Amino acid sequence: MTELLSDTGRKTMLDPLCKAGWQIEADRDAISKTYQFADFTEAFAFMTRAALWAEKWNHHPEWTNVYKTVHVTLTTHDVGGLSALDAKLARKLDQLVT
Ligand SMILES: C[C@H](O)[C@H](O)[C@H]1CNC2=NC(N)=NC(=O)C2=N1
Repeated sequence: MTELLSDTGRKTMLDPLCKAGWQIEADRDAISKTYQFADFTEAFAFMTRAALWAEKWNHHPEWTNVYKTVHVTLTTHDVGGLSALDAKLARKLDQLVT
């Protein structure tokens, strides 16, 4: 069962992500990060790999792509805020670019 992150969960899961460049949104319970790639092909390849994980975990990013930039926002719509699934997907996205 997906649930909102507890205060402890926020500390343990979000702190490392913030150190890795994720930001906590000011106006909603969500995290976001902007990835820059060498070109459009690299950006779209990242999105393709990410999409497969999103489908596998049934947890989908809000994202935009402009040329070689991909901006990703993660939140859990079913619970109206951040859950462990967002942290899990954020870690996976970071793995995909390293
Ligand atoms: C019905 C389906 O399981 C839900 O709508 C899933 C799909 N993908 C999702 N993605 C995200 N980011 N949050 C959700 O709550 C969510 N829920």
